[in-house]
Amino acid sequence: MKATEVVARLEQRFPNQPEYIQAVSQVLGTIEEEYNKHPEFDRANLIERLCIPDRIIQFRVNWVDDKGNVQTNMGYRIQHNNAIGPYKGGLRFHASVNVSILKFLAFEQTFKNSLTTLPMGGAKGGSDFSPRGKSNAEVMRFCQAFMRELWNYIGPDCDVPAGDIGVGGREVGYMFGQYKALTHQFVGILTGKGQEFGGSLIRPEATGYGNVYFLQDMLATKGIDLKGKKVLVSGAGNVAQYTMEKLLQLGATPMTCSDSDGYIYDPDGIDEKKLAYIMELKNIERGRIKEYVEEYPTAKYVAGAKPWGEKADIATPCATQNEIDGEAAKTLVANGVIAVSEGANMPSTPEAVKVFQDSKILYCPGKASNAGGVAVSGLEMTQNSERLKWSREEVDEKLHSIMNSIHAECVKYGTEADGYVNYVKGANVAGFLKVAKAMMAQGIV
Ligand SMILES: NC(=O)C1=CN([C@@H]2O[C@H](COP(=O)(O)OP(=O)(O)OC[C@H]3O[C@@H](n4cnc5c(N)ncnc54)[C@H](OP(=O)(O)O)[C@@H]3O)[C@@H](O)[C@H]2O)C=CC1
Ligand SMILES: O=C(O)CCC(=O)C(=O)O
Repeated sequence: MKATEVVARLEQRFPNQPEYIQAVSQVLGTIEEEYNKHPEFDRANLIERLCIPDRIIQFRVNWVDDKGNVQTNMGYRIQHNNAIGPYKGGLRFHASVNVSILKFLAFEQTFKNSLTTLPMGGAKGGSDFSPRGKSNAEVMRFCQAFMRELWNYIGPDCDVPAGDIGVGGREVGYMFGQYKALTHQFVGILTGKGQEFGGSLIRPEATGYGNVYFLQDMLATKGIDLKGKKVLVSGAGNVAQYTMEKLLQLGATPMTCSDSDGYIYDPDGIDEKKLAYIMELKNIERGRIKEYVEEYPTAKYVAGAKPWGEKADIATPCATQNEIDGEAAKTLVANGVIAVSEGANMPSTPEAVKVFQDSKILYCPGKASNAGGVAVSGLEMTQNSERLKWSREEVDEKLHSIMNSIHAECVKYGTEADGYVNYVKGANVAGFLKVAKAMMAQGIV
C-alpha cells in the first residue's frame, strides 16, 4: 500500500471533501509501514474497506419554528465501521455540518474507539441545524423530528449515538424521549443521557477530564508536573469546561477560553468561581463569552480571534477542527509552549502538526487525548446492559485507567529511534491494528 496513491484515489472518488481527505491522509501516512508488514491486508483490500464508510444515511428533517413556519434541515448518520463493536459516535448540530466533516469524524472515531479498549465501532452523525439562538421548544421539535428519521437505523447493539458540538444533555434527552415514544422501548440507544434515566456519572465531565489525565501522562514522560502551569484553552462548551475544571483540580491555571465570536484572556487566571460563571453563562443562559469581561473587567475580550498568541506553558484546543494553523503553531512554540493536548477532533492542521513534531514538543492528537468521552459512553452502555449504576469514583477510576492505557499504547507504537514519542503514529497504529485484525477475522463483508 502506498499511502499517497490511496489518498489520491480517494480524492478523485470523493472530490470536495477536504476534511475527510485530511484525516485519511494523516492516518495512512503513519500506518503505511505497519500495514505493509501484512501482505494479507492488501490482498483483502483492507485499506479501502477501512477508509470508506460502511454506509451513509441521509435524510431531510422537517420541523416547525415558533412562528409556525416549516423549516427543513439535512440529517445524517455515517456508520463507518463495526468490526469491533456496535457503531458508536456523537451527533453534531451546527450550521457547518456536511458530509465531509462527518466522514472525517466517523473515520477518526473508528480509531479512537479502538484505542479505548472497549468494544465499539465508529460512527458520527448530525445536522446543519444550529441550536444557537433557537428557543427551547424549537430545539425540542427539531430533536424529535431528527429522531423520527433516525430511529430505524440505530439500536443498543447496532448503533448508539451521543453528543458532540451543539448536542448536550438537553438534546440527548429530547431525542431519547422521541425514540421511546416511537418504539415503546426503554433501551440505551443514546449515551450522555440524564442521570435519572440511564446516564452514567462522569459522562459530562469525561472528555475534559480524560484530556487532562492524558496531558499529565505526557508531561510525566519528561518528569514535568502539571501543577503551576498556565494553560491556553479554546472553546467554552462541554469539553473546554471540564478540561478547565480538571486543570484547576490538579493545580494548573486556565488563562483563556473562547467561542466562535472571539476569546477572553484573564491575566489572573480562570479560578473555580469564574469557571462556575462560565458554566452558568454557557449552559443555562446560553450567552456569549464576551460577557465574561463585564463580570470580570480585568480580563480582556478579543473579537474574531483565537487565543494562540497569548503566553502560557500548555495549549489545549477544545473547540473545533483546524483551529490551530501552521502560523499559530509557530507562535505557540516560539512562546515556549511545551505541550499541546487536543480536546477537540483534529483541531490542528497538518502544517501545525508538523511544527509541533519538528520542534519535538509533546503533542497528542484528539483521537487519543479526547477518547475519554466515548470511553465513558462505552461504560454507560455497560451499565445500561447490566441495569446498574456505578458510583462517580468507580467511573472516574475506570476513565483514568483507560486514559493511562491509551497513553501506554501511544508510547509503545510511537516511540522513535531518538526517544521522541510520535503520538500521532502511536495512536494511529495501535487503533488500526485492532480493527484490521477484527476485519480480517470476519471475512469480506
Ligand atoms: N462532547 C464530547 O464528549 C466530545 C467532543 N469532542 C470534540 O470536542 C470539540 C468541542 O465539542 P463540545 O465541547 O462537545 O461542543 P460544545 O457545543 O459544547 O462546545 C463547542 C465550543 O466550540 C466553539 N465552536 C464551535 N464551532 C466553532 C467554530 N467553527 N469556530 C470557533 N469556535 C467554535 C463553540 O462556540 P459557539 O458557542 O460560538 O458555537 C463552543 O464554545 C469538538 O471538536 C468535538 O468534536 C471530542 C470528543 C468527545
Ligand atoms: O460518546 C460518544 O459516543 C461520542 C463522543 C464523540 O463524539 C467523540 O469522541 O468525538
